[in-house]
Amino acid sequence: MSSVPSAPNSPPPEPSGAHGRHRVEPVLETENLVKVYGRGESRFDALKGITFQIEQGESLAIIGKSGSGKSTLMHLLALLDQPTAGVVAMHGRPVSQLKIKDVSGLRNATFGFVFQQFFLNPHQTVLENVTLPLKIAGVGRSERNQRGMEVLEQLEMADKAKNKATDLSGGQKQRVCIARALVNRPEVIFADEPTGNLDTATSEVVEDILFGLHRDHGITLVVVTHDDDLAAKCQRRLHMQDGLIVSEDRGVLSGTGGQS
Ligand SMILES: Nc1ncnc2c1ncn2[C@@H]1O[C@H](COP(=O)(O)OP(=O)(O)OP(=O)(O)O)[C@@H](O)[C@H]1O
Repeated sequence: MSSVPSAPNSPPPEPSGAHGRHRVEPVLETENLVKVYGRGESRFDALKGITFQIEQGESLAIIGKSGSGKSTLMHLLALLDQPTAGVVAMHGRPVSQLKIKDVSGLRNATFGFVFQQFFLNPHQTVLENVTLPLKIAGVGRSERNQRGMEVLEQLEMADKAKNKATDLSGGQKQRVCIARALVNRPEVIFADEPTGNLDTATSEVVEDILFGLHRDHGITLVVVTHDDDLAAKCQRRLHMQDGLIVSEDRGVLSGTGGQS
């Protein structure tokens, strides 16, 4: 875990943290973001006008009851889906100005994803799963494998590189997902219930890895979670209700993961 590369395109994190004395540049921001699913009688307004910023290098939890719109918001921020109205901007540039091909390239180069359900390909080895983002980016096989092995070593999973991805424990699978999220040296990691399928002890290991990457390498961490303990370790919490951000609070509330 000592040599995880920091994001190549981003400046080092501010020493005072994302909410310290200095104003930190937003990596992502939204303006009046609206998402409507369906139409007519089945119309559902999942996001009703969300305006906020994610600062470079911060750790942010998006919390709220089931159905409040957390995952919808994360999918729009991560450029996995398009809003019905409103703006998502990255480094100040509205994403809607980009071509679809460029959006997927940007997503692959800038973001890493860690999901509760792992989404590992059962027919591929651990190393093949980890290096998929590099394959998508057109990186050649030998560099792919070298970088894949580097991140697996950092996550103490190198000895499992040739295993099928299914032949692992839950915690090991999530470490493979984190390795896959890291292999492109992302600026932002989006984690949707990253510990939802894990027991308490394994959850702590995974949280330590995620917050270590955030703290030591300046990676911006955006976590969607129902887990109050995990949310408390983030520097900022956005509370969602019925498609709106109804409040936010700042400061690490417990644990050793983030910076207060
Ligand atoms: N593809 C879809 N079509 C129709 N409605 C959808 C779709 N995706 C989500 N919704 C609805 O939008 C609302 C917000 O869903 P979302 O998944 O963002 O909530 P959430 O806060 O992440 O919930 P959970 O904590 O249960 O994952 C829910 O009422 C959901 O049923």
